[in-house]
Amino acid sequence: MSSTISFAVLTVSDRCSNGQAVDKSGPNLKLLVEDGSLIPNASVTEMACVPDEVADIQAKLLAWCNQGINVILTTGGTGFAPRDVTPEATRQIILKETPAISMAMMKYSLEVAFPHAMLSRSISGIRDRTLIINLPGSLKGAAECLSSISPCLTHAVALLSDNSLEVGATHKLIQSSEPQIKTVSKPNQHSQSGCGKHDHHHQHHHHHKHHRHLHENNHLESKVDAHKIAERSRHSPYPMMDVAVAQLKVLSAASLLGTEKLYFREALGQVLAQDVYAKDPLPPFPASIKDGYAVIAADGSGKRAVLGSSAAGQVPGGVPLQSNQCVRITTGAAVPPGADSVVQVEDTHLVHASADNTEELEINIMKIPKVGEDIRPVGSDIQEGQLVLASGSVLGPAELGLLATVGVTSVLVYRSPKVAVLSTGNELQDPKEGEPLKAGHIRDSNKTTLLALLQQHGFSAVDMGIAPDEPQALLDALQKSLAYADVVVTTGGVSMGERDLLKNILTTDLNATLHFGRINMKPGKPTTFATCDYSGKKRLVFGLPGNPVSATVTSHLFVLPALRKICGYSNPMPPTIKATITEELHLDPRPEYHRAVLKWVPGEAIPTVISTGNQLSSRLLSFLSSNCFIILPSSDQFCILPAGSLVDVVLLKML
Ligand SMILES: Nc1nc2c(c(=O)[nH]1)N[C@H]1C(S)=C(S)[C@@H](COP(=O)(O)OP(=O)(O)OC[C@H]3O[C@@H](n4cnc5c(N)ncnc54)[C@H](O)[C@@H]3O)O[C@H]1N2
Ligand code: MOO
Ligand SMILES: [Mg+2]
Repeated sequence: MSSTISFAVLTVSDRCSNGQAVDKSGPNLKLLVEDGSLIPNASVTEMACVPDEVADIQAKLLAWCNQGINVILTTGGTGFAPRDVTPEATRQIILKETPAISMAMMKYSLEVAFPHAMLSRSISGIRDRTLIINLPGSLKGAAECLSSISPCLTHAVALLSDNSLEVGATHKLIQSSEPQIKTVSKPNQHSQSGCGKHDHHHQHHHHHKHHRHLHENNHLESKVDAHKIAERSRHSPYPMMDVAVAQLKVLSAASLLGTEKLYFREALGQVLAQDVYAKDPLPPFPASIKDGYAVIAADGSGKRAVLGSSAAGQVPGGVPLQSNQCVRITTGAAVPPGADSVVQVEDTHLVHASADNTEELEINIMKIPKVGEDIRPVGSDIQEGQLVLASGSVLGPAELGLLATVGVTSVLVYRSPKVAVLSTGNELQDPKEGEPLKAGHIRDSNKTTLLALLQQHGFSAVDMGIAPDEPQALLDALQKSLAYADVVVTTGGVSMGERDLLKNILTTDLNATLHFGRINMKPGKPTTFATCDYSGKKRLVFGLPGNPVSATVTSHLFVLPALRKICGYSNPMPPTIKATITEELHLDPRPEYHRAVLKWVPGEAIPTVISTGNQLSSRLLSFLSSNCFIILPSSDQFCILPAGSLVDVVLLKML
């Protein structure tokens, strides 16, 4: 167990190898392997990226086997696309198959990524003393598959190496260890936070219990009887809640899910869970701000002998500059020893050049140089040891650039929630090109809108399909969603109809706590929010109204803020500003979130907002080109708000 296990990571991808795409999975696997919590004492000694060509793949595999690498991980090329040939290439290299390793990965994948996981053709096997394992191409899939089989790897390598001492020790280890499913996390993270991709870990930590529980749950029979129509209540039992109160309830239920370590390029939009300090100063050497000449200021203006040059990327050395000498210098290059000022080339004349014009021999400085002019001293941008990013910072493009600057490529961030989106309704059919509508049906648009909205705001969500308005089927679909996701978003079935079953199923069958079931807003009145415990894990459920506009508006106002809060955003609400309306607007008894276009007319002090027209909750067209909601106050008398009135506006894109 003391010797290091050597890994090689082979990314198989046409696009990554020809530069059209950046390889994310390979670097993430390296991070995972070397993180130490999955596989102790492991290091990735070889990494490569090849196109989806059998010969290229095999050349690498063979070279690494001959080199005596313990474990080769491939990522990519395992699917159904015509160019996917990684398993075929691998099959000819391995001498023994290791089907149980492949099966363990598949078993896990089928649970968490059904039905897509059925399209994986990964294999694994042994050549000489090397274990070769095909992993999927996606960062997440590859990381999860590796995590799922990691508990056997140390022992497997010990057996392959025929090291009897280590075999004994690692055998004990394999017996006592639980599978850890995660993407990337810190070795001691579980004790701090409970989870970090680690609800997976959690899931498997209570492996047997979890499966028994799931099994029981799968046979959970709905107690909701949808046939007793006459028993339905004729008034909603749910108190009408103000939007602000409902938002507070959602935010207070949305709590952090722990942390995970990510490759920095994968962390856009995530919130840092650590402070980041600069290990070295920037610039690390006195650097020129201009293209010109490094001089001694005390020499004043006048002629200088040009000694040579200092270009970016070079380290100037040698004898310090003497009086009346100068060195040609480029922007960003190190100022040579002895020089204390830079004169830009525009402030100089050429006096002598070499006969072939390849060297400047003497120049005339036309402007009196000042000490320190056009020089960035060491550490003037960033000092050594300076805190560059504090825990809680949202990682945007500049933050990622700063991480690159200070050489921190693996960052601890708050874990993003897993989200499931489920449409409900007997009338819904999936949109398919050329497929006509069945009688009484409409196409499901909500799922597409919501998945896109979540994606646009940096959250990945899975499509859980369409559940019919039947108690058992709806319960089954909810359970499947709850088994996977931290946050479940459903649309439809939350109002007063005889087939609006969601609230009842949540409370009766799933023992959920309903925090609200009605909000004083238009659209979105029947919006429902519940929390429940599912297999020991806290789940958030948003039951959004079925009307497409209502579902989208309430996603902006409740779902996205909750997801941001879970991710560690200190300010998860969308920004609100003031604007004036250009035309009169009718007021509703409910406060209205009116879709509009915000424009800043040049010369105007504040922006104007223009309604997108007919605001019916079914009319998704009212969202087209909108970038904000006007918050219209409620009015019992159906008043009119005159043109030019000042209104509050919710911006739909985080600024
Ligand atoms: N008696 C009452 N009826 C209704 C009330 C009320 O207070 N009392 N509230 C109305 C309001 S407000 C809304 S909003 C809707 C909400 O309805 P549900 O959440 O129960 O949703 P459904 O009844 O399932 O569907 C409503 C509407 O939306 C269409 N829909 C549903 N899902 C989708 C989808 N995925 N893609 C596209 N369109 C979808 C569905 O066909 C209906 O037309 O209730 C009012 N009724
Ligand atoms: O509240 Mo509903 O969302 O008006 O249509
Ligand atoms: Mg309904």
